[in-house]
Amino acid sequence: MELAAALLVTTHGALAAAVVLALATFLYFLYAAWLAPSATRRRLRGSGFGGPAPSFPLGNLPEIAASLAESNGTLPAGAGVTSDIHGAVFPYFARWRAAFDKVFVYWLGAEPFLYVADPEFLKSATAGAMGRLWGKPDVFRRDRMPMFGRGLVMAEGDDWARHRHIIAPAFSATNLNDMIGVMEETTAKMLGDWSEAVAAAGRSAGAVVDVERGVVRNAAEIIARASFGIGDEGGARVFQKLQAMQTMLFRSNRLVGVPLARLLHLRKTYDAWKLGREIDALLLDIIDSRRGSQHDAGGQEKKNKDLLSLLLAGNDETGEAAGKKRLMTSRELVDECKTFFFGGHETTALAVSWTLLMLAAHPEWQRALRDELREVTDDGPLDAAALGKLTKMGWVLSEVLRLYPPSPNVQRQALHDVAVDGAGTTIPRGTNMWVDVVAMHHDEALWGPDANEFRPERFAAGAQGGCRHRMGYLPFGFGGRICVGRNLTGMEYRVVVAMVLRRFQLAVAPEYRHAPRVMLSLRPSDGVQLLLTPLDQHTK
Ligand code: HEM
Repeated sequence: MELAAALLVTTHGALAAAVVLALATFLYFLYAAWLAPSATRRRLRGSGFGGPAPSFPLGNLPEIAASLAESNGTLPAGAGVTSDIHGAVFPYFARWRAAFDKVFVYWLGAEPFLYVADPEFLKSATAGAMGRLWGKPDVFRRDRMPMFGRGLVMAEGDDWARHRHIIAPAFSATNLNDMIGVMEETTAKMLGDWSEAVAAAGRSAGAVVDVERGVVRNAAEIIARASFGIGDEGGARVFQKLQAMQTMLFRSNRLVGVPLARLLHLRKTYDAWKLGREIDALLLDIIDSRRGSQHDAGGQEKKNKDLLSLLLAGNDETGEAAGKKRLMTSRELVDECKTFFFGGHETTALAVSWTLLMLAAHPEWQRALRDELREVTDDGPLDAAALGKLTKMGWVLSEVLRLYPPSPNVQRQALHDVAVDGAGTTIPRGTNMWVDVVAMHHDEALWGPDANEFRPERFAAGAQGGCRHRMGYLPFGFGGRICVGRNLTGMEYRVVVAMVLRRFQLAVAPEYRHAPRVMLSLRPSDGVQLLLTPLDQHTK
């Protein structure tokens, strides 16, 4: 009897707890998904920002999904390899711009995003000391936690400053020069695979190869070796798991910004978390064993060439900086290794892939780069001095990053209310900003009537390519948070493109479908199929 009564009380207690929990969840959802965003929307409208009407809790996500489904990312039939791509990659922005111009508000779930494609507005809101009023959006920090952890891309405030201070010197020219050998070695492997594919096709006219696949694999290997070394078993396993994580996160289709939407993807969230723990444990092992072996038997610092060793050296408790700044913990170093991998390989691989496509479509530039390469290197080694003299190749890189920016947007979140100079308006604290880099890079008002044409020579006049506003060209972001790895990209790009150009003649294959698409980065939807002809079968 007593047992039954106790059970009844327990059951009632559990039921009451469940009802309270359900009610609390409902109230939270009501607040986060309707009340708070509706109040923010009123404030934004009061500040003069218009935009498409959202319907909470999804905001403008349904319209975005419908617009993408309708356009299917495909450029008009017969357009060939046109670089007039903004309407295809961001069809919803193209539509809203027609109605609301270059600054407006749209909603990802319950998160307000201030769309900006006006460099003057961007300057007024972020330039100089105002940069400190902005951080990285919380909504993406949560969403991308398995990739970047609290590494530099997502760090804030003092933590960010400390990490950047330690990390930036590791990317100095001298350190990067030591990585050329690794780049040559892995790229030679990729070219060997392509040569085999051509030989297997058995045709003197060459063979069709999806170059993007090899270029991405190559870049992943380069960044893994350059970041933490993958010569030993531990490194190779981290590399495999990082690649698995990349695939997993790509496949998941999350309702960004919708409160509690993660509950709909519990399995994926758990799998990513579990894989993340495995990666962290392996990296921690590598870091701990490196910490113990930074010096050789004679007490001299070992000549390790990867970024992790450089960070450990810069972080060395016996170093001169000790005591002046707080050092990086092993946990923080783990996040930085992951950040380099996820932030550094696909972006660079895309720059190379889009370049090979552009060179295939513009044989005159292929010839110009090959001539420059021969003049500068005399078919000799690709050392740092020679790479630095590849001026035209630098223009081509800049033009490709303009037309096909691998990071198609840059984001910020207002940490305080931001009074915008000149615009006479205030951006409320918590508002996210979405800078549409693709739109600015293709804007005729900034670049002239040939904005959508591939004309690398526009960069002959300077690093801004003749853009009419200095904040109109942002392939690596802006302000204090500008990409820390851009010099590494510049070097890797030159090595890989030079080696490809020495080995193959490139032409666009008939099966290539030009359908650039944004999946975090700006990617070709179905690879980059090129016709590769070995150069010894061609007039060099
Ligand atoms: C074509 C190649 C690349 C592109 C287009 C690119 C683009 C970007 C962009 C747009 C940002 C954000 C800047 C901002 O918020 O203003 C960024 C930040 C960053 N990138 Fe890159 N990146 C490239 C290569 C690399 C490489 C090779 C690495 C490292 C190995 C790297 C590491 C980072 C890191 C750590 C940050 C965060 C910097 C900070 O917040 O202080 N990136 N990159």
